[in-house]
Amino acid sequence: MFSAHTVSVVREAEYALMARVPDGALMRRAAAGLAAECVRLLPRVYGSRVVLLVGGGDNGGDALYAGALLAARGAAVRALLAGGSAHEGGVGALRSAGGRVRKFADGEADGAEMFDADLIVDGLVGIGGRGGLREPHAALAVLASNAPVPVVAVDVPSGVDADTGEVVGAAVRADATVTFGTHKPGLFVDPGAERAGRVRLADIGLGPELPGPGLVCPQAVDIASLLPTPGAESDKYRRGVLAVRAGSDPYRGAAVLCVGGALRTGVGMVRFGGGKGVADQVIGRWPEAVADFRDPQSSTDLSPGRVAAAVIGPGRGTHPANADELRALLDSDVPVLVDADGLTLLTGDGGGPLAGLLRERTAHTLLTPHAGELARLLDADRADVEARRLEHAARAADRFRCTVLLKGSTTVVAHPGAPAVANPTGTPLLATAGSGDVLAGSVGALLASGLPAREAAMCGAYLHGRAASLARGGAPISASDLLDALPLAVAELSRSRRV
Ligand SMILES: NC(=O)C1=CN([C@@H]2O[C@H](COP(=O)(O)OP(=O)(O)OC[C@H]3O[C@@H](n4cnc5c(N)ncnc54)[C@H](OP(=O)(O)O)[C@@H]3O)[C@@H](O)[C@H]2O)[C@@H](O)CC1
Ligand SMILES: Nc1ncnc2c1ncn2[C@@H]1O[C@H](COP(=O)(O)OP(=O)(O)O)[C@@H](O)[C@H]1O
Ligand SMILES: [K+]
Repeated sequence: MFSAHTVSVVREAEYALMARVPDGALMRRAAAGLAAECVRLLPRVYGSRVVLLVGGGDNGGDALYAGALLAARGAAVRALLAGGSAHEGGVGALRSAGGRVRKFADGEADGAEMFDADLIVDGLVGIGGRGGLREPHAALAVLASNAPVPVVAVDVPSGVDADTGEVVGAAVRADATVTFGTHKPGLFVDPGAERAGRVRLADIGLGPELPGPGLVCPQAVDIASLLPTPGAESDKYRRGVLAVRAGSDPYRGAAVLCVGGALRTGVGMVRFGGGKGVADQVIGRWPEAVADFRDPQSSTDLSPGRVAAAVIGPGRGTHPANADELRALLDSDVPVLVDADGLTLLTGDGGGPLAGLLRERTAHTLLTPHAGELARLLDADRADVEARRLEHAARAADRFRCTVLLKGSTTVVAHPGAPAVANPTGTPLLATAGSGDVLAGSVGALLASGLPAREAAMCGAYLHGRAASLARGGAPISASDLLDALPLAVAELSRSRRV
């Protein structure tokens, strides 16, 4: 599990550690870690051309000391200073090692050194960055990102907010980021994550000073250890029965995809409740599902079949009968996942009885909005939700006292009182109609097998993202392709289980 800490926490840990180590030791450790990554990225060090982009703070200092190490091994290193001043010790070390230093003039648009380089090192700003990049930093960031040359970012890509991943204006697009002491949340959450490239952690001895993380990014072994596996004594009821309240006459496919997502993730039984038209369609595709069709529009009865969890919302409709159905589920003591139309009903309720039921329930509850749905739920701006995903998911989790899985280019999970989760898997190919319905069924299956909402969300998002990558080897996929690939993703995880 990768852990990330916010800037203020990193600063506190840094002060505590600095009191115990000689002056300059942390920067030397950081520079050594950075130089090692540069060596990995260069075809060879001797004779290579390295350009350092250097801001006025310690981030620039790291770049300068790393440049000095590379220059000492025969690289031709040039530093472009973005401001009037730069880390004095770093400038001295680079010059002593044979490197060259010059100021990048305001308005200069050339950057020829960058286009001729073998590697660009972005030391413009790190965790001390505030707001959008000023000039000439912004111009340098654009030149570096456009140069056909690998870019390694120091600590965070300049222009990316280390805590949130927000990008305001220009930002460096790096091929790799070397981050120091601990990961920063903005490296795992888009739009920042997309700018960071491959992220490497350089150990500078900060670990013992750090409290628990503010955010985690689970890896395959972490998810594998959570994934429920049927034991010898399992039967279909012990594995879990999932009630699905998805689909309606105009949106029958949503029910088929949601039920399929559950079955292909692994569940004891799916009990589908809904009108005859949609139930026929579900049974036609999934004869193993059990359909209860009494009420054409909604099904409020969870009593038959020892239901362990319920999913409600995909393609279900927003009629008053659907609100009754949602109310009945929220009033029950089974874990409930609310998606799509269920979220619209919640928004329409405007913090009224449905929100009250949500807040009061003791069984696990999971909301799975995309950015638009979350914006409506919070009465916020969609662009703000996409810019600062963690903040908005956490706000919804606190407001409704439940777990929130925010879908999108980075899927994040928020749960009151627990570290946020950034899902590392997925591809933009997932942006296709119906893939959210598959996710709802898949996470529902994990809830029904007994995982708590946060863990079910974490596992389901991971599997869904892997399924997208495995489905057609990078070719475009449809939501139905995800159904075929989900078992492959489960099997892949089972193989990576710790022995
Ligand atoms: N944590 C650790 O344990 C360790 C941390 N280390 C390193 O220290 C780094 C933090 O260094 P830091 O505190 O000096 O801040 P840093 O990131 O260089 O930024 C400040 C400079 O940027 C400027 N600036 C700010 N915003 C700007 C903008 N929008 N546009 C343009 N400029 C802007 C700001 O100018 P000012 O606003 O003050 O005029 C000032 O000059 C950290 O990321 C890591 O690399 C390691 O050496 C060792 C261990
Ligand atoms: N750019 C993207 N990169 C990765 N995953 C994405 C991207 N866009 C959407 N997704 C994923 O695709 C799914 C879309 O779900 P949703 O928005 O509910 O669509 P639908 O309602 O059509 O099923 C979510 O799991 C989401 O995380
Ligand atoms: K940087």
